[in-house]
Amino acid sequence: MITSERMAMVDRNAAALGVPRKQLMESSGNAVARLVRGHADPGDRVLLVCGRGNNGGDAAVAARFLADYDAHAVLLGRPETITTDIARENWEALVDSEASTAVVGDSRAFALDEYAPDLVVDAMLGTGVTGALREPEATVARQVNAADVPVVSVDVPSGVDADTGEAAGVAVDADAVVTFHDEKPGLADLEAAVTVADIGIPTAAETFVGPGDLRALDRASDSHKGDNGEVLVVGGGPYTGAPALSARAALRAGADLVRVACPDHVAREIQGYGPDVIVRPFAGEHLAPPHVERILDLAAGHDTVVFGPGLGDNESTLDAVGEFLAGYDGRAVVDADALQVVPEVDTDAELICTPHQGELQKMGGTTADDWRDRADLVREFAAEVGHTLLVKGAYDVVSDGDEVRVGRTGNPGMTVGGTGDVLAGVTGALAAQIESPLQAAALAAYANGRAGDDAAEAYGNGLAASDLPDRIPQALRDEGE
Ligand SMILES: NC(=O)C1=CN([C@@H]2O[C@H](COP(=O)(O)OP(=O)(O)OC[C@H]3O[C@@H](n4cnc5c(N)ncnc54)[C@H](O)[C@@H]3O)[C@@H](O)[C@H]2O)[C@H](O)CC1
Ligand SMILES: [K+]
Repeated sequence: MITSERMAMVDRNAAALGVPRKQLMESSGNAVARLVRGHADPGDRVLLVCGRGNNGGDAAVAARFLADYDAHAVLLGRPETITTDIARENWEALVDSEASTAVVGDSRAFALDEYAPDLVVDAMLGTGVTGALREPEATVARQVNAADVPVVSVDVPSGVDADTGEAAGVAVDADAVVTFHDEKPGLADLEAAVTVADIGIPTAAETFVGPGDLRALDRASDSHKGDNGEVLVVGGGPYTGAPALSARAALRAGADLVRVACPDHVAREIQGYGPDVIVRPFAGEHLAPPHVERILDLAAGHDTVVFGPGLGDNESTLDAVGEFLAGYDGRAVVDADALQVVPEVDTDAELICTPHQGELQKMGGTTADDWRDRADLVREFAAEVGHTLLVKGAYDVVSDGDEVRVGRTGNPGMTVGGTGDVLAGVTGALAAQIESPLQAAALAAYANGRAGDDAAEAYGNGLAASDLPDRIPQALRDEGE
């Protein structure tokens, strides 16, 4: 099952892998033609009703594959108003080939009976539908439904929402649907026969995090009323650089406010790294159980907590981590020494754990050299601990126990100390903006690696972790779109 939002991400990732959408459209159109062949005989009269988006484009391609039929393609709208280049190119190719085409400007100009079709291909609207069908689509849909001919819909019956199966007004009543790449939630309860066509999207476009995944942030920004999240970093004590790096990275990954809770003796030094971070000091050399109540109070006012950077592995610190997790029910990123506490603790919190392979083993997980084997092991272990895991490596493996995503950005220069603290901060900020922890972690791994690749261009193996945070904004932008 794939939602239309995820489909759009995968589609963009495929393009980044060298399989552009127009190529996918060629496969979609071919699949539509194959379905037509199953419902009508060569020589039959086939009417393809094309909308102005890519759904219509699929049918324009299909018409080319139906040369042995009496095929007519009707475009609902003027060719200049076709919404995408690829759909327009395919429509123009049809017109230039002197195929039978017609343009319908408004609903009064359309009478299905005039075409006397043996079969109708419904390609008015696909996943791009919003709200009830407008004109001329609504009238055409009614005529199609009233006619006594088989109807084959492209991707989804026009008017039906591919994610919910709901129709806000009239929708095409299809006999068969050919959808692409994977099943859609909105097609599950239809009476129509649904075929899933493989359109050649590489599996890698789903597995490997790519520029398409950046769409998760677009959606967050229009649905989130300007609230991009407040992040609390709990860290520092034996180290000061680590929490400072996490905090800066969280800011650069779009958090509105970042606070660092740290022992008071390092507060001044952490504040000294920059004026953008707010420091919330607590008394003592390192985090310990007496601080937990205050940290829980602080955490309640934040969208996510990043737990661990530079905390150290003092026994009382690890006790405090355990007590915090036992009492916390929000969302947290857990990194570094704090990780070893996770398997032992009973918590209502939603955690994203960011171990490297050594830390994974310390948590009780197992690893493998081949990333595919590692992906299976990480998925199983994530299911066992009940949290999302982001296991760092040349290939970062992310799993929530169900799905697996792999980040393969990054370079050997990033083995330098501190890049993990940057990643934890980015993960915290993205987890405050993106609903799915898996998606947030996957995107964080991707962006951190991209920032590292950009830093490596400037500094080679001499890159430092502090080169990364300021490169995160660029790494979170899709230049290709
Ligand atoms: N990888 C893939 O998923 C592929 C999918 N393909 C096909 O592309 C469509 C989705 O195309 P898109 O251009 O995004 O949207 P639509 O064609 O569905 O329609 C957009 C078009 O419709 C207008 N519109 C929106 N709502 C309404 C309405 N209620 N009434 C009238 N008009 C409406 C909107 O303004 C736009 O102009 C997908 O379903 C597949 O069929 C490709 O084959 C590539 C691979
Ligand atoms: K359709």
